[in-house]
Amino acid sequence: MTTSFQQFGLSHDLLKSIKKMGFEEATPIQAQTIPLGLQHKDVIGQAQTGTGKTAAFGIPLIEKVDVSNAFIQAIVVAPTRELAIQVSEELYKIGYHKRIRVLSVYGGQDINRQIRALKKRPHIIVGTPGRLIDHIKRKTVRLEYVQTVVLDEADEMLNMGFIEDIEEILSHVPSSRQTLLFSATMPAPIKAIAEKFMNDPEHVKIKAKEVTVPNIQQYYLEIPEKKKFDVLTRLLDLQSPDLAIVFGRTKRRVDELSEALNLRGYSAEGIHGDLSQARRLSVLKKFKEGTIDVLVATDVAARGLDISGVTHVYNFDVPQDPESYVHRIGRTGRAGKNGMAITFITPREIGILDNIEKTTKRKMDKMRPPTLNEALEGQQKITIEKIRSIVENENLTIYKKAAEELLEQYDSVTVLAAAVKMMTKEPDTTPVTLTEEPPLPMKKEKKRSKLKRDFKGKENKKKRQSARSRGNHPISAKSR
Ligand SMILES: Nc1ncnc2c1ncn2[C@@H]1O[C@H](COP(=O)(O)OP(=O)(O)OP(=O)(O)O)[C@@H](O)[C@H]1O
Ligand SMILES: [Mg+2]
Repeated sequence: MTTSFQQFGLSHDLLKSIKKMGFEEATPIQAQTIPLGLQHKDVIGQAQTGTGKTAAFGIPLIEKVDVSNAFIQAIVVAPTRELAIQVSEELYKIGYHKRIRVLSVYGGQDINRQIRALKKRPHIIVGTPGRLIDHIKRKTVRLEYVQTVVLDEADEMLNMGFIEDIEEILSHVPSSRQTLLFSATMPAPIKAIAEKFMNDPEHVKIKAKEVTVPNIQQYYLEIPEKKKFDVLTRLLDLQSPDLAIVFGRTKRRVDELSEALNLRGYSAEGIHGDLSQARRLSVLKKFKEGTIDVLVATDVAARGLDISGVTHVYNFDVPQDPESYVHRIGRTGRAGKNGMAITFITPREIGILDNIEKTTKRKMDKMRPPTLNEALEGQQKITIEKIRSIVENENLTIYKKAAEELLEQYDSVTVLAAAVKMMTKEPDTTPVTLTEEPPLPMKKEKKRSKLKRDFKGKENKKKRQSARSRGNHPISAKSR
């Protein structure tokens, strides 16, 4: 059964924007939560990655905004800066014909610039928790007319590291507010926390056999740590992804991996929480435009980012918890497209694999590492495709004389083989060294939250709470 957007009784302006965005029918999570959102109900919405949760909260949010009212009427909180920007862009598109003013506020951007933008009286603010609190304290953001609060990636936001921030933000919003929580994952303990500050929430969970979308092929490769990098490059050669994301365990890992990939002739750049915000944004922009083919990232890029054209996700280091796995691989296979996810597992990490599969309710297929020859064949295939396309589409007249001359001296197969060789990226075995990053021990729920606090603390609360967030867990605080 399909649901058209007309069925929700939305205003003409919204329908016009939705049409312009190319949405023809509502996705299942949209079909179920838009009516609830419009009725001012609290909702916990859980649906697989890439299935349109942003518009599921964005559409009712924008429908309800009164444009003639110059107060902030809704806030959306997101765990990372890039996600806050992306969500605000999607809301801007949905609100385009209604002339909704949306502003994103996040750490790493000049606060005075944000204060100036706030003076233009946005209707909706999208922000990261730390920066939102900064603005609340400075009274540059006032929340007394807010009707709706959205926590995107709610489970991440309600993880121990963020909960105090979220509580603080909510304490400035009228208690008559509507609270909307969305994520692809919602572990039970976190859901319990969530319910405490919601008002009789409706739980909308899209019935699906698996937590991950079926259109992502999922593989794992069991290999020793030291062989991982060679196998990664062989896979890149064999599979020649349009755009690929390689997830690494730590910031140092990401730096070393992107450097090593460049050394072997791939165009890769890294993104993690220690880079300047300008740099983070420029790397992401280059990746979206296809100027670089491989984005190497920590979990800072695991949640919510919607980059079309990502065909492959490689978990160079196995994710620490099943939720992180779900979100990382969900960067591909979005909006019905196909994708492939490959997870590297060292022999001592096999237990983590079982744990992931238990949560996703799906077995990964075992993949054999490709040989050098297979990698070369993969690259040759690309060359042959290029040649085919040139033969069929381009005018070669001015090259024919040279070809004829060559053919007087050598046989055609040899000449062509030389041309194919020249155009083919051969597997490169330039030695590279990566510092070993031992996996963190498997953690129980509580400890895990604590670790995340340090990680996120570093990402978002660096200045405000550095003393507190550094003390707890040296491994993750230092290295992610
Ligand atoms: N009804 C629709 N029809 C077609 N495309 C849609 C529709 N709704 C959303 N999309 C597109 O699908 C893509 C994924 O949407 P979105 O980022 O909201 O997914 P998500 O469910 O929030 O995923 P994640 O769990 O990774 O955050 C976006 O490019 C979005 O524009
Ligand atoms: Mg999302």
